[in-house]
Order: sequence, then C-alpha cells, then structure tokens
Amino acid sequence: MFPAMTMPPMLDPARHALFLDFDGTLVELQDDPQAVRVATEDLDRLIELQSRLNNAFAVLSGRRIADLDRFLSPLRFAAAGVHGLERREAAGAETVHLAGPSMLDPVREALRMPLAAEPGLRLEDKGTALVVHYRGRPELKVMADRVADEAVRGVADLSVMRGHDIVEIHIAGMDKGRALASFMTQDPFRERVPVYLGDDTTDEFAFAEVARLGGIGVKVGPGESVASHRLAAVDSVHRWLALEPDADGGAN
Ligand SMILES: O=P(O)(O)OC[C@H]1O[C@H](O[C@H]2O[C@H](CO)[C@@H](O)[C@H](O)[C@H]2O)[C@H](O)[C@@H](O)[C@@H]1O
Repeated sequence: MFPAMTMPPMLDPARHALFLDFDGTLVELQDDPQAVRVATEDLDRLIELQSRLNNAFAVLSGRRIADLDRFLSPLRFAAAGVHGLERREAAGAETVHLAGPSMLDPVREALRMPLAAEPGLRLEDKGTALVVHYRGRPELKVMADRVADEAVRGVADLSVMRGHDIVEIHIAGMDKGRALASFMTQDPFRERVPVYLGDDTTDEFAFAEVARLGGIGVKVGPGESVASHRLAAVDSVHRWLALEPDADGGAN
C-alpha cells in the first residue's frame, strides 16, 4: 500500500497553473525511451486544457524539449527540458540552452569503456546530460551508480541524479523546482496556484517548491514523497486531467 495521501482536488483552470512531468506521468515507462506514446485523445485533452488554463501550462521534464515536441505534437507548450537546462518560456518561443554539450566531454570519454564492457548498461546522450539506463536489469543498479560516480570524479560543477532505472549526469545548477519557480514569476503563471504532477525522485524538487508556494504536489504511483497528494498511475492522471471526479477509481 502507498503511504496515505489523498487524491488531488479537481483542477480549476481559472485559478491553477498546471505543470506536468512527462515519463511515468503522461506516458507509461518503456524499456526503450523512444518507444513511449501519448494517445491522440489524451493529446486532444491537453490542447483543450492548455487553452482553458489560459496557457498557464508547462511540461517540466528530464527529456530534451525537441524530444517532448516530437512525442506531444501537435501540442505547442512552455517547457523546461533536461531538468531545466533547456527552457522555452511559452508555446512557440525559442528554446534557450543554459549549458553546452562539450562541458560533458570528459564524462562522455570516462563512460565509454565501462559501458562498452557491459551491454546491459545503455547510454542516452542528451547533449547537456548523459543518462546510464539499466531498465530490465535491476542487478546492474550498483554498477551503474559506480560507473557514473567514477566518471564524474574530479570534474567540477556536475550533478548526478538517480531516477527510475537510470543514473543521470548533467551540469549542476538546475532542477525542476528551480524551473517551476522561474515560470511562477512570469505571466500567465504568476498569481495562480501551482499544481505539479510527477512520478520520480527528480520530481521531488518541484514538489518541494510547490509546497513552498502554497500549491498542490501530486505524486504519481508508489514511493515516498513530499507531495501532498497522490494518483495511482498514468491512466489516473489522464482521468484527473479529464476532470473526472473519481480519477483513481477508488484506489486512493
Ligand atoms: O522528467 P521525466 O519526463 O520523467 O524524464 C525523466 C527521464 O525519462 C526517461 O527515462 C525514463 O523513461 C524511459 C522510457 O519510459 C525509461 O526507459 C527509463 O527507465 C526512465 O527512467 C528518459 O530516457 C530520461 O532521459 C529522462 O531524464
């Protein structure tokens, strides 16, 4: 059983600013990061919701914004990608990159041999972040952690984050909490109550910021969290976004 946390209140498009994580929140996790899909009816609902929220809607993800655009097309949206190292202030605005890929070159090189020696560890190179994946091979977690920690040793200003079956290395200084805080200083987000939905440990930064701002944090799925509310799974998220009163079907 999950630790007790209640279902979130109904979204109020006139009052709330909605921030959504992507993997594990809008889409089910898959072995292959490129294999995730958003159903057409879910996309249509997001497009309608964004309009009802007067564009107080953003996706905050570990993914690159270009990848989010591919998965969420034709939705156009404000976003923070790579945990905030990429930013797009509003739908249609330019994406700003707060770090360059060359900053990770020494780490890229240090990961090359250990990853070649263990095919169960797969590298996702996002330019400004390097991700070591071990989904489907939980016994490789210890090795993935060690390989990542050794690769960053002696390289300044890096952050190592652990998520669902991944270890992620990127330039330090940003996380989803800071990204959310920054959106909340701008129109059309400011003056609204922030609502954040996410499923992973990297979402805890955003839950903490939302709590600080008096908003609503919604943990998706099991696990400890500082979030105030919970939804059981990805399909509950889509039902909640559809403003269904019993989105969890009684699970919560
Ligand atoms: O912040 P998010 O939108 O949740 O992105 C976090 C990471 O998501 C992806 O990895 C996760 O999803 C994969 C596909 O389902 C899965 O294979 C992996 O185990 C999950 O951790 C993405 O590949 C990472 O780059 C993101 O940082």
